[in-house]
Amino acid sequence: MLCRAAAVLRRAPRAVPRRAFTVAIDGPAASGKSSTARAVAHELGFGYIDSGSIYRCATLLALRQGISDAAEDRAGLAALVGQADIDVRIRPGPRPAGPGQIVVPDVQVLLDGEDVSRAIRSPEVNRLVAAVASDGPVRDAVLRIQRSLAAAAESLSTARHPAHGGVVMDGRDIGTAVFPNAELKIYLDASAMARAIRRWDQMSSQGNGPAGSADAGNAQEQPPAAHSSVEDIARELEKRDYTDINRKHSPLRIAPDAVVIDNTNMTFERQVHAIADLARERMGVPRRHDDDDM
Ligand SMILES: Nc1ncnc2c1ncn2[C@@H]1O[C@H](COP(=O)(O)OP(=O)(O)OP(=O)(O)O)[C@@H](O)[C@H]1O
Ligand SMILES: Nc1ccn([C@H]2C[C@H](O)[C@@H](COP(=O)(O)O)O2)c(=O)n1
Repeated sequence: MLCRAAAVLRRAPRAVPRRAFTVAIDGPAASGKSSTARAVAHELGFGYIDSGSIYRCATLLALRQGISDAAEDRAGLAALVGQADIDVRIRPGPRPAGPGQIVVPDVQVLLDGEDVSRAIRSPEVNRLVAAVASDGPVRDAVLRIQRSLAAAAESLSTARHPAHGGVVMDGRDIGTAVFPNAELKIYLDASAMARAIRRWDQMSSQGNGPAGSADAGNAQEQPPAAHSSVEDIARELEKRDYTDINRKHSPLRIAPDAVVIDNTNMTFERQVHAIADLARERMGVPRRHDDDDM
C-alpha cells in the first residue's frame, strides 16, 4: 500500500498550476526603482515592465499631435493612448563586469512599432510627462496597457519557468492601484540628499555633466536652467515628491502590505539580493543570498 502511494506521489506533477508571481516596486523619484526592478527581474527570470515609460509614450503622442498641457486640450489624448500599440521589452544589457556582479538589462520601448526608447527621455517629454500622468482618463488608458503588458510578460516567463514565473513592474501606484493583489510589494525610499547625489552621478556619467545634461535618466526635476549644486537637485526632488504624494489620481502612497526598504545607506547589490530573496521566500523556493537578511 505504502509503495503504491509512493508511486502515485512520484507520478504526481511537481508544481501545482498557479498564477504567476507579481512584484510591485513603488517609491519616489530616483530611489532606484527601475534599475532595481530590472536587476530583480533578470535574477528571477521574470518579465519587466517600466510603467513610467508608458506615461512617457502618452506624452510623446501628445507632443506629436500638438496637444498642449491644458486640460481641455488633453480630452482626446486618452483615446489616442488607448488605440496606440505600446510595447516595453527587456533587452539583454551589458554583461556583469565580474563574477557575481549584477546584470541590469536595458529596456526597449516601442510605440506603434517605432523604437522610442530615447525619444521618450527627451527634455520636452520630461517637462510634460507629470502633467500627462496626472490626467484621470489617461491614467485609465495606461492602466489597461499596464495590465495587458504584464499578462503577456508573465505568460512568457511562466512558459520558461512553469513553477515560478512572474513579472516585476515599477512605478508610483503599482502596489496600490495597478496590482493591489501583487504577491510582493516593495516601497523603495532614500533621503532626498542620497537621491540627489545619485541623480548628479547619473547626469555626470551621461556626458555633459549636471550643468548641461539634457537627458539624465528620468530626471524631470532638471529645469531648463542648469543646476549648480546637489542641493538644488535635492530641492527639486522634494518638490516632485510633494506633487506625486498630493496629486488627485493615484497619488504616491505606501501600500499597507508593502515592505519598505530605505536604501539611503544600502548598496545596490544588497537591495537587489534582498528583494529577489523575499520573492523566492514567498514562492516557496530556497533563498540564494543568506547574508542579505533584511
Ligand atoms: N542603493 C543604491 N546605492 C547607490 N546608487 C543606487 C542605489 N540604487 C539605485 N542607485 C542608482 O540611482 C540612480 C537612480 O536609479 P533609478 O533610475 O533606478 O531610479 P528611479 O527610482 O527609477 O527614478 P525615476 O523615478 O526618476 O524613474 C541610478 O544611477 C541607480 O544605479
Ligand atoms: N506608475 C506610475 C509611473 C509613472 N508615473 C509618472 C511619474 C512621472 O511623472 C512620469 C514618468 O515616470 P518615470 O519614467 O520618471 O519613472 O510618470 C506615474 O504617475 N505612475
